[in-house]
Amino acid sequence: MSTPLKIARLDINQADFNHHLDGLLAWEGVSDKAVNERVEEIIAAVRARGDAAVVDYTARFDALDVASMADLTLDRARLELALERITSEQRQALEVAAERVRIYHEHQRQESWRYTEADGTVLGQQITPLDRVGLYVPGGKASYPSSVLMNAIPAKVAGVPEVVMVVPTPRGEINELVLAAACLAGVDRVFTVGGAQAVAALAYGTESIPGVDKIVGPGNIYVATAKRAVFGKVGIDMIAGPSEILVICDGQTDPDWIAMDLFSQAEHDEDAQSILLSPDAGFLDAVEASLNKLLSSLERSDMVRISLESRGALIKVDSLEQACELSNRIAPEHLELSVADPDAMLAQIRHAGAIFMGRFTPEALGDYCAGPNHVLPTSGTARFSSPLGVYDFQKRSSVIFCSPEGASELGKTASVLARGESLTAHARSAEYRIKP
Ligand SMILES: NC(=O)c1ccc[n+]([C@@H]2O[C@H](COP(=O)([O-])OP(=O)(O)OC[C@H]3O[C@@H](n4cnc5c(N)ncnc54)[C@H](O)[C@@H]3O)[C@@H](O)[C@H]2O)c1
Ligand SMILES: N[C@H](CO)Cc1c[nH]c[nH+]1
Ligand SMILES: [Zn+2]
Repeated sequence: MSTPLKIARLDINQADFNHHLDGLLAWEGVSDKAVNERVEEIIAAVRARGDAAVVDYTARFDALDVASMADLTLDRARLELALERITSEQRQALEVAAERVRIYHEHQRQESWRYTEADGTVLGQQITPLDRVGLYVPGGKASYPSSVLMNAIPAKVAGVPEVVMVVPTPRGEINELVLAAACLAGVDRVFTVGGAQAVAALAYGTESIPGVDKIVGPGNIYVATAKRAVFGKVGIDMIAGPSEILVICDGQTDPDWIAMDLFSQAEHDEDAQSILLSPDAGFLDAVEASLNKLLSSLERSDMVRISLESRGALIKVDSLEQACELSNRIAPEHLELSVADPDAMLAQIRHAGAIFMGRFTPEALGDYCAGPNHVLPTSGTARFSSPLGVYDFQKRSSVIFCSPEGASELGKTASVLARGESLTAHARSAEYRIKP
């Protein structure tokens, strides 16, 4: 019998509830002086020495000694080989997931538009894809093929002509599933390099690694710090925090199901956050019993325990309405509405990365194959940001075409406003087009 799990049991009416909640929500983020300095040094070296620096750092940090970047480059033929090497069951699952993700994201594609005014002036917006995107895929245990699909497919749906991927392969250990996912997602080239040196290479380009316009994908503190440092030179998606799940349950779902849903995010990270809200105290007891019953059956039970004991909580609320209010305050990455009528609750939810509706929609299905993206805003940022999507790989340009009549009329307005700003050239440029 293992030690009982010490997960926080809270009641929204207890005097020190807010204090406890703040403790659960606090996450330090990624910032460390020593790491910043090292990352700056790595970026400078890659800018100065290109491929040679990347090769050197790969030998040092990934224990992979090679003669040149050519040995760290995989072309489409190698990705196709990976697809042949995985089992047919894995291939089929990846294909199903990729297709569903593609179909969902096709709904997000923005189209150019324009309208014509009575005098013939045309106004519009032109949508164009980014030219080249770089996808960072972490090495080691957090090297998720599903994340390759979630990052690369929206870029391809947006029409990005070239998607390159970097993934470290410590000691030369290649994850065939990751390469197979890259193949299906349409990744054009893979470089088996990682860390700050890979981010720097993508941002500034080297002899072998092409500079990109945007870098997406998660990674450790070196990767996150490097992404922050190169932002501005290139775009980045976000600096993702640890995974989070918040479940609102009316007390009528099988407690084992809810326990496993909470575990499912806790098993990502020691800092992951798993919270259950219910108006039914007896149900919270039952879920706590399920957590204790099922914990030892998990491969990563030690990590799950740390995560649940530091950032997990079972919270008694007075009503489902109050649960929605509290959830909005937390703005979770993933929100499960495990209730009889989730549609009736949906309008009350204002802040959440993804909303999983009803008892039969566990968050795990969204992680892999439901279709929506699993790259979601964390740490309360769902208050102002959205899931990764096709729109992250498209740009908008305004289009303005003035007819002679339109220019004449607009010129009068612009002239007045420009003179009010003491910008004479602006005013005269507009006035030249005014019909005498
Ligand atoms: N939020 C998400 O959705 C999500 C998903 C997957 C992974 N992750 C995160 O990705 C991370 C994966 O981390 P990882 O380390 O396994 O892989 P990683 O690819 O992020 O980092 C490996 C690289 O780190 C660099 N590095 C390691 N030690 C270094 C040192 N001392 N100095 C300079 N560089 C060094 C090396 O270049 C190495 O190639 C985890 O933190 C995980 O939480 C997040
Ligand atoms: N839940 C993670 C994002 O928060 C994504 C993931 C990948 N594999 C399994 N889950
Ligand atoms: Zn997950």
